[in-house]
Amino acid sequence: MLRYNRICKYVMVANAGLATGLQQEQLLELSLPYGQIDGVLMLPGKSYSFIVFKDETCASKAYAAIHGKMKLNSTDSGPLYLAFTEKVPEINHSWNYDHKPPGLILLEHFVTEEEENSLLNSIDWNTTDSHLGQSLKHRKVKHYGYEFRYDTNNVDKDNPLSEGIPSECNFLLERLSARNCNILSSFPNQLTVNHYQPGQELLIELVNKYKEIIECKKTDGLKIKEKDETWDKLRDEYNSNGSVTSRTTKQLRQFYVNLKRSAKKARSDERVERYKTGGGQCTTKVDESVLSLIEDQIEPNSNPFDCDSEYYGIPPHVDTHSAFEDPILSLSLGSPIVMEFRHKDGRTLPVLLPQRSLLVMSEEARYAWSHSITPRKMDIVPTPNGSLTIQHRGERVSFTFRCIRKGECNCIYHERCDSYQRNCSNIQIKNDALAERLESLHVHEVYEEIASHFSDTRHKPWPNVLSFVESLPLGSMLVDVGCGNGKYFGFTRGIFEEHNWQVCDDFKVLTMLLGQQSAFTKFPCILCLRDVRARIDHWTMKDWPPRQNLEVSCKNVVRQNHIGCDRSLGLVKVCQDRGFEVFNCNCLSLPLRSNIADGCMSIAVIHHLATEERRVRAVEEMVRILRPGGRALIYVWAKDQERHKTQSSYLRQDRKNRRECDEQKHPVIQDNTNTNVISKDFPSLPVHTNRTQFQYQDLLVPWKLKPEQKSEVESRTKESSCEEVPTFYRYYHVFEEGELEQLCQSVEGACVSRSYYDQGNWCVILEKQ
Ligand SMILES: O=C(O)CCC(=O)C(=O)O
Ligand SMILES: [Fe+2]
Repeated sequence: MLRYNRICKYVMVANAGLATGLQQEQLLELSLPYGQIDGVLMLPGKSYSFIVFKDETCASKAYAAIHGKMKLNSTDSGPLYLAFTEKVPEINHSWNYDHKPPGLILLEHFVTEEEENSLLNSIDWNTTDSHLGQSLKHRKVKHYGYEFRYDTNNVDKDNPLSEGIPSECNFLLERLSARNCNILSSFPNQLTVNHYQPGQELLIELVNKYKEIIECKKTDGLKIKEKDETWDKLRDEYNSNGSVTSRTTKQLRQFYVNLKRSAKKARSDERVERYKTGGGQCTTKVDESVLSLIEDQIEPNSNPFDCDSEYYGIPPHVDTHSAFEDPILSLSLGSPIVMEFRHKDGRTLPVLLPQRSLLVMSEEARYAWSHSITPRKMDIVPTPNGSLTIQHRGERVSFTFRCIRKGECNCIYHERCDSYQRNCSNIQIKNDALAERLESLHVHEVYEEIASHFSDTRHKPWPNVLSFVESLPLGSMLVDVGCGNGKYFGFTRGIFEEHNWQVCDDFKVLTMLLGQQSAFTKFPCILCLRDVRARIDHWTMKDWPPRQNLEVSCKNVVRQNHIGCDRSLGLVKVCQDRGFEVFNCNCLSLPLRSNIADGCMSIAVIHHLATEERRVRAVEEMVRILRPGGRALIYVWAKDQERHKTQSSYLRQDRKNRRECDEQKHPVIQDNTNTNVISKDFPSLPVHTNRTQFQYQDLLVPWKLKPEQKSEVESRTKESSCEEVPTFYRYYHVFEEGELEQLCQSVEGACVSRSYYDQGNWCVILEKQ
């Protein structure tokens, strides 16, 4: 980039950027006193940044005041250095408040102050909703009429709540009509009240309660002990409030120290009148309340932005189309806020929601734009004279009024319409050829790509599967269809290895003599594995003639009583390297004789088949190879990942991930806009957000490949990685309750002897008749 001594409206800050910990707000605070600015630009990983002033006069004023003189923080070693530049890379954030998404209406002064108070008082926060758990950060939520469930992103339409919408809201229709906005045909039957509370407000409230002890100047042993105990008590009270993230005493104490510093800095800044643009508040309610606690103390200034994670927000989402009608209304009470609207094409528009205003999201704004509140301490807002200023955030309460939709949505905004997506994905894979193509692209090819990483992440056998394996009588022949890396090998009870017997024509005789098997007919050589009569197409061959000649030890026999197969060559190789008897085949056509297995298992396999007909065929194949009386265990992924209020380990893993990842970058409630087009061939298949409840039955589940060879421990936590890594999409059909059982019952010659739910899976044990 060329640098000029000539004054330009673009100014580069040479020694402060994202890489040095600079925050957008700091850059604005720094430059706003010198005139209007059109934007700031901060590039990832860079230690410099840019400010775009409205004109050269503002830019030169800023240059004169800041360059070589002003420090960002008093603790910084040196001042900031600026330079004029002729242009800057494209601005990724401008505060364009002139445009709104089509269909968005903002009615300012919608309620009076008295009405605001009466609405706020109408909410009883003592009763909470059942499904919220820990998921909402710095946000308390209460539902009326119907509960909106953040795990399914939908409402339970058959179970209205006992509490209807408070009567304090009754004025709504009349008021809309008075404002010439007759947009509602009936009174909404669902209300969500969001209480956004910055963590610091709660902390200040609690410190205030224990102020006499916490701020006591005495430092004798007794006082220190009393302070420590008080902080522990305060911690318990803080953590018992449902809307904040749990903190340790140490974290809270540090948080308070930071707050004190930032409040003092705000005060000292105010004294030197750094803010000259007007419009915004310099000292927040929070700063004032902290200052009142520590009025007599002076400490050095520090970075006021280092308690970021305490800010509230709501991740980008489109309110689920199938859950609610158009429009959606949101009444803003308390602190004003900036809400961001985003279109899939990249357009982003901030909308300032003033206190007591009503936001109406209709048509395109309701269906095609996501809305969010970015977690931050302050917003950049327009002033009446057209410039920008900073506005600190305080406590905010919003009332979102919605009408529950009956039936499916039939909007024209398909990209974000769950009804449309669901409908499409059902239609699409009814055809067998397409199903084959889908499995080939989004199952077979993916497993070949991820085989080694997949294998690294599969170690621990699931206890109930293991019980099945171990329950088979001594010497039973078990076939593992879709055996992956063979994690269930080595648990069957056989005595072949011990005696170096071979499973061949003498097998039957031996086992019968030893009383290990009951009397039933098998061919002398029970398997066709690597059968010399069909070397090439052995796994497509089904009708095997009885064997005439058996070549013992000529690879037409097995030495183990547990054999497996998998569609992935990569995984077969992993098993073979471990010495397991495994071959490559498709589960729709097993290269095995009929009636040869005492046990059969298929763990997490048939949910990769794209039509019901194909899933039935896979079960039929298993039944075919089982001997009469033989049993098969089948596991598939359940659509419902929570049963009897207990989350599956798949969902629970998310909490662990969240602790490991930067929570700011990973919103804590689910983004239901995730119906992105990932597959060119299957554009309408929705993409699942890992570690969340399933919303569709047919979907693509991302697999993030581990970055270059990591240790085993690291790779097992692959989905918690925050790095950019190649992602593959596996097709799944997740099963509804009863679906697997019904499917198995439709297979002739077998009956379901047990059906159960196990850690997010539906499971069936079948017995061949
Ligand atoms: O707080 C708001 O104004 C919006 C809340 C919201 O978008 C929601 O609950 O879906
Ligand atoms: Fe919303």
